[in-house]
Amino acid sequence: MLSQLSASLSHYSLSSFPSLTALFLRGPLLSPFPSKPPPSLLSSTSKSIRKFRLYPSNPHKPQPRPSSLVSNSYREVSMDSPSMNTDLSVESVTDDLKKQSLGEGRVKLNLEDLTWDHSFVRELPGDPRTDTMPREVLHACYTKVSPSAEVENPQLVAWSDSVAELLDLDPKEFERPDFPLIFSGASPLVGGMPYAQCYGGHQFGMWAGQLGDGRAITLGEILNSKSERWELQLKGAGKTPYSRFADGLAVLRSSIREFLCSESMQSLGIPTTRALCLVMTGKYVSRDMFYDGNPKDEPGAIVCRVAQSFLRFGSYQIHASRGKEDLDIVRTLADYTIKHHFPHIENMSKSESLSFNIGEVDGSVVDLTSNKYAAWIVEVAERTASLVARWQGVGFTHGVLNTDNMSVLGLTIDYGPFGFLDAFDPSYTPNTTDLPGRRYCFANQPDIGLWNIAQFASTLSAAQLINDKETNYAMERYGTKFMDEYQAIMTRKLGLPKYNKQLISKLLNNMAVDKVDYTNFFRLLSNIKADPSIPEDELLIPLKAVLLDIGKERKEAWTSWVQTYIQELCASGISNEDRKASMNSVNPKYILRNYLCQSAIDAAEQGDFGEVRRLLKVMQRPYDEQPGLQKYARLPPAWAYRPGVCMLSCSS
Ligand SMILES: Nc1ncnc2c1ncn2[C@@H]1O[C@H](COP(=O)(O)OP(=O)(O)OP(=O)(O)O)[C@@H](O)[C@H]1O
Ligand SMILES: [Mg+2]
Repeated sequence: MLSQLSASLSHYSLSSFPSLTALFLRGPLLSPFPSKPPPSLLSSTSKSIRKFRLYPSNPHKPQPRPSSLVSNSYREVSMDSPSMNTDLSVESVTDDLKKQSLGEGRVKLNLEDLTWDHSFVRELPGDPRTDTMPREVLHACYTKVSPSAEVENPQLVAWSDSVAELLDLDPKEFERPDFPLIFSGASPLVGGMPYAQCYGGHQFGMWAGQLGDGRAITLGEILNSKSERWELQLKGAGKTPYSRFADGLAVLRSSIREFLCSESMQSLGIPTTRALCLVMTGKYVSRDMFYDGNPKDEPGAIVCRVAQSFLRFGSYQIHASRGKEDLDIVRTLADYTIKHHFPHIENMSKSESLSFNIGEVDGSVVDLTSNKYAAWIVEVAERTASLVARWQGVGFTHGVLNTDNMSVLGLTIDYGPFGFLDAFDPSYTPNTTDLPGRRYCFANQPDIGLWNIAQFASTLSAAQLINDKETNYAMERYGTKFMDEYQAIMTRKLGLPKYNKQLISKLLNNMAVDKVDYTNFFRLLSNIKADPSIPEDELLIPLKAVLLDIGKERKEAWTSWVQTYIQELCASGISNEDRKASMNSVNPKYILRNYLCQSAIDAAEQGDFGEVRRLLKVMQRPYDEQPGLQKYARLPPAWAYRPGVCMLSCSS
């Protein structure tokens, strides 16, 4: 099968994003890379086009009459219908979480007794200089630098017991008087060997050159008792050679958002970097949040992030962009990544663990067992697709999907101006910097994931690690995996026995027209009974809290949808109780709405950290009813629409 996805990539880049048009049409001219991107990535639009058309086309346009609306304004999902993946991995992730939280046989160590490893520093080329003068760092993956943020009586704002458990850290350590000093970087952590990583990236579709950890400093890797490797990183810990014109610091506002959201995502079952703790430095940092020339002093803060690795697509791109001399570094870094983070691929010939080792693209066979780099990029593509499908499922919009914010492990990374959908709006972007183009809006995330994979593939291709056929195959696997998972997620959200494109399309269209709250709608939907005898005027009662202020015509549209939905449920034969339990296990009751974050930030800025800690507890159980905490499931109040609450810039 020809790579229709790569054809579609060039198609939507031509139609959707002017900046991408430039990049693709003049690829070799604009390309940061020494060799041409693989021809497949530049292929013409003559091949059949597929695109992730999942949402109503333009809910902002004046809507036609409801009857025509349903049939006309919904764009068809034009991908082939994939086989249904009934073993939805969202469930398996939450099962894993439950097992972890039992905490059986837990090892509890002091900070001084953690087992450190420094494989990144040991195995990869480093910068001979250790000063923080802003500069191009060539032929190196990192620079050894120490945290340098100023502190004055730093305070522990919040912490995560479950991350401590990952590290085998005794939670009593959070109570140590010197804990805030250590995790603000003011006192060294025994065993650490700090460094900042060099990476580059495409920002808003254009190659931005060297970026790197401008304010994040890795302390090293901890090996836990299960032989897992966890990297610890302080974000906001001071300047590095990658800080460019900025201060290397982070403010309390953005740090609370990052801390709470990473832990919320984990509890939602979505792969993410984690957060061990959040410390307020006691110093102020100046930020011009609205770029209006009125900078404000905000409390400084540092989050200790934890992930198996913080490698990004841009970590490889930067070396490919520097020409022949550094192409070897792409290979060395890829070898390092596969060895430590994809060991099943390293041992591929010996194991049966790859389920996708033989594939077909453009009518010819791709054998992934013969090239570990091809097997690797296919897995990265699939992990990314699965990640984006899960974002779409809970209404998460990342906000800045540049290639420097794409984790090679398929984790959500960099919680900047993110936002969860309140009212359903496919064109929602939480990022003021992304207006009016809305490149990174909710509906574009699946396409952007593919675009980013194409850039990553282009890097591996430039280093001659993969060929065109393997590139095409990786991109095709992205598409198939995304659609498989997205369809499975939506099917579970509606409690259906199998995917029903028309029913889901009509629902999303109705939700966009009436600006229905995405989270609360799906939670309430599980109260609908599979009973065809319910009188027509009672059908919408379970949904009345989310179908606000809708007129007679819209009521009719919704009634008609609910009738069809009930017919589907009746045919499924699943009991109402079982369906409700299953739906509630994938439709969260509690999500980290921007206004909830803002309330916690406002209190914390006044010195009260209680709300941050309460919010963390609520968001750690998003699928549970949590009686007495209903207020955290409320729709946003009017004040939530003021600038800076639901719309944020990258400035943090
Ligand atoms: N205050 C700052 N000081 C120095 N560098 C910064 C600062 N804010 C952002 N940067 C750098 O600008 C680039 C893009 O920033 P972006 O907002 O994506 O990242 P970030 O939020 O700082 O970090 P991460 O991606 O690690 O979560 C990165 O190289 C980042 O390190
Ligand atoms: Mg970033």
